[in-house]
Amino acid sequence: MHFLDLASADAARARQQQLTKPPGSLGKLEDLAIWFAARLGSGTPGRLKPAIVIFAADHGVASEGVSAYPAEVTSQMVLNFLAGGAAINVLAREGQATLAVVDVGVATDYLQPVIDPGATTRFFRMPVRAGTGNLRREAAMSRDECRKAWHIGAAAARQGQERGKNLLIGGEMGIANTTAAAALICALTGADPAEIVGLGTGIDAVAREHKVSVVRDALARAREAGAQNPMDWLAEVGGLEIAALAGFYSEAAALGVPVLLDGFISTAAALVAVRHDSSVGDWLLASHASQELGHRHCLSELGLSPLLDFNLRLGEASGAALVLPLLQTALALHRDMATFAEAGVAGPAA
Ligand SMILES: Cc1cc2ncn([C@H]3O[C@H](COP(=O)(O)O)[C@@H](O)[C@H]3O)c2cc1C
Ligand SMILES: O=C(O)c1cccnc1
Repeated sequence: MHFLDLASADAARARQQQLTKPPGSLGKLEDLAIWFAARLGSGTPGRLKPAIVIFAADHGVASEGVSAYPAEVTSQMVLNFLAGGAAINVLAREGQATLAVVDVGVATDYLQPVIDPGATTRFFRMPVRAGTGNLRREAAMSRDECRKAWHIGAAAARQGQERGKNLLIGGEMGIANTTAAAALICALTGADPAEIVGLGTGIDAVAREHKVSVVRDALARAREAGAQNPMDWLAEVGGLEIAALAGFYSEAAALGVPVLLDGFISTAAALVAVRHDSSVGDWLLASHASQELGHRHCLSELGLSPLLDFNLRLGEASGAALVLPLLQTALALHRDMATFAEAGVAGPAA
């Protein structure tokens, strides 16, 4: 486990007091500079080098009619990521982040060649199984499959660090994964499904009632099956991409690399990682508050406050990528502004 560098945080806090502005006038931008100083081990951190890794997998529970879209959209969107046409491709480019996609369990065949020679998105195909089981009726996956997915995520975090990345962003693609994420949040926080289950890709109120009962049934079944600790719940009602994300976040924290969270599903995965090992929480930054009903509850259970509230409800790491320019700006202000002494500007009146 990695400790925060509190001396660097103190140096950054002191520098903020010296920059040519009333102390505190840059608000959360100041807090961000200090947050990164403690985690990047420098009083004046350089530019962030972000890597985005999207984990993709299918969900057996899609057969319950819990999503507004058919399960084939998972593999179709993977092809879209590789062709460069998804929201995250545009946002990653704007945020100057690298993008990789890892198939940890996509169930339907890819109907086109999967590698576009001109594409900048890297693709890793390592399915643990062809989608999860229907978590309403059976364990989503075995403990062994869950561990495999977790380790794939952990390996991705290690690769990010080896490539010199100093901010890791996990994204996901998996039709019906808001159902699994909601079930996990309920299991780990004791919240009622009616307060957590949301509209996902845009189901109507009737379908949402059904989704709530699917989650209730899943929780009762898993409890009956003996689920107790976070790993049990992850295998029983989670997803392969959610397990990979939880492993990705855990390993990032173990390596001392900060993590920027995305939306509802990624935050549910972070909750699993933190309940598994509470030290992971120190490395997490929340990008935004999703429109998905239970997201704020999950963030508050993690003690995190979101930077933006833009009514996003997409996933794919889109909300995280969106705040990258803001984070780079916070660090640039911290590095490049003149101090009172340098600029010959008088400090506050005594
Ligand atoms: C075209 C399309 C692109 C997406 N990109 C992310 N998601 C998001 O929606 C899915 C979760 O919502 P639900 O639980 O309602 O299925 C996930 O794949 C998530 O990443 C998408 C969904 C669609 C349809
Ligand atoms: O907040 C998210 O990540 C989200 C919400 C709805 C659907 N897909 C993702």
